[in-house]
Amino acid sequence: MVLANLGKRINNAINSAISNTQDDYATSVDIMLKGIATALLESDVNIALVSSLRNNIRNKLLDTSTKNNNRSMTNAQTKKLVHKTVFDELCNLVDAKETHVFQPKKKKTNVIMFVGLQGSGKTTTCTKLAVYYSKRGFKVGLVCADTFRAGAFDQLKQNAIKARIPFFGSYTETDPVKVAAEGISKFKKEKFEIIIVDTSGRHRQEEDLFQEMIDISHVVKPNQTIMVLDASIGQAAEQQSKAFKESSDFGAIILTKMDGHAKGGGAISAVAATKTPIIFIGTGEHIHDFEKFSPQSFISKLLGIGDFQGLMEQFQTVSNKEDTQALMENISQGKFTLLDFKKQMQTIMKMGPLSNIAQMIPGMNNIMNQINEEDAAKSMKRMVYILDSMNQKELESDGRIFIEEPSRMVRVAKGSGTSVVDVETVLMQQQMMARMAQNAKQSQTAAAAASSSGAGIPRIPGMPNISPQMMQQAQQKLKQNPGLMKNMMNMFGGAGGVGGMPDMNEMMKMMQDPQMQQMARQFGMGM
Ligand SMILES: Nc1nc2c(ncn2[C@@H]2O[C@H](COP(=O)(O)OP(=O)(O)OP(=O)(O)O)[C@@H](O)[C@H]2O)c(=O)[nH]1
Repeated sequence: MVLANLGKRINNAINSAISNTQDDYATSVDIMLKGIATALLESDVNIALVSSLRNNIRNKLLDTSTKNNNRSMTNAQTKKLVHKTVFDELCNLVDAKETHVFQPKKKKTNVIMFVGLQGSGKTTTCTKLAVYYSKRGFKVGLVCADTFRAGAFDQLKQNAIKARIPFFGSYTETDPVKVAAEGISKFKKEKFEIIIVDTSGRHRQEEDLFQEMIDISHVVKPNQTIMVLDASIGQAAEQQSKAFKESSDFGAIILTKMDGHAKGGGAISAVAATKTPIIFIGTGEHIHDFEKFSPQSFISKLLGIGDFQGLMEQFQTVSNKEDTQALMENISQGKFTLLDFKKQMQTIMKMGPLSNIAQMIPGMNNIMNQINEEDAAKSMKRMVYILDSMNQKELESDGRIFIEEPSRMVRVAKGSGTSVVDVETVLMQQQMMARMAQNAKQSQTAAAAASSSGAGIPRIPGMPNISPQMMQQAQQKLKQNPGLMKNMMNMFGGAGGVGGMPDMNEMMKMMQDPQMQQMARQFGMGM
């Protein structure tokens, strides 16, 4: 992602300063700060911001060290302090500290207007935001007030149809103010709760377009104006944002194209310059490549610490409520069908590239670097092709139907353009999950019989009861043995699998691994 390299360089600077035992503390801090500052400047972060961040970190670290003069800190304490101080200051850099961020209200009309430069990703992002709110139960409509760019309405229409969001626009009306007014009035009458208005992209120099934006704003009276900012525009971001702020006074920013490899520091500086919070980031062209922004999550991912909150948000956005309920229902009965397996695969694939998911899981980023993302994605797609070639009866079965009639495997292999071995592999994986579901049910029944107290993580119907101690032990095991996690990732197509399929040897080894077995037992899923 944008800034991924920055995260690596900051981490290197921190780690080498901590392990440096030759210089005194203040010198080590200065060397580290030089490394961090160079990395930030080379990523286009504004020089004044870098200088203030550098001073803040230095003052905090040296102050604490002076206070602790009598009791010298252990290496572990120093490490923790340096990490925390750098983390907090980086969060401050992307945190506009705006306490009031607009939240749409149910059963009311909430109008959101988008502004931004040409090609920044406004139209795409309007649809992403519409899907985000629609998934959360709002009645959302899209209005295309971009009559400037030929094809803008068609683009919004296509996106909206794909995402099943009602839309409004005109092929004949050339006045965007009129189109915006009509769209708002239509959706208001139909009791839409969120109306998102897309406007045409402009450059700072285009006075007419700026005036048009102000005119639209007077008519639609937005509850929130969002500026869409392309994360890769570099230093120009700051000046552009200031110009927009003067005319449209936007209250929030969405950063797009965070999946690219360009420097993103300019966009971060724009946040500081306009004192406006970033509310979401766009991480790809697909509708679901959209993440809620929080300074802590963003910096956690940047530094490879992981972001479980983001992972759950993402899962909630892409997963289908009914499918999840049906899956839970099946698991509670100790079942896991091929259809459940297919839906799980589809949900994971909708969550975006595996590297995006990996960024949210502590320690996974390093593991992903060792795995070929393309192979893993191909392997997952192949599994879905195999599942797509099964008929409804087969999908709703527990998989034994294929063992009773092996000719079915041949048919599925032909239909999906794969081999019988590939089909067998998918079936074995589903069987493994089905066994876990059965064991989960048994352990749940046993746990319910044994105790009804148990202060643990709240029970999800159908899932085993996991106590905080179990969770801690499992996390400890994963930390002590990162190979376990790598093995799990290899199941999704690491090197050596049959025709790019998951490596069965690897999977069998993993199932025989005593630590893995113990961990699975702790989760009530004995292998
Ligand atoms: N990689 C990537 N591409 C994106 C993202 N958001 C938008 N795009 C792409 O950026 C291009 C421009 O996006 P649009 O939504 O048309 O931009 P716009 O701001 O509406 O453009 P104008 O109407 O000309 O102002 C399209 O090819 C989008 O697919 C993102 O988060 N990541």
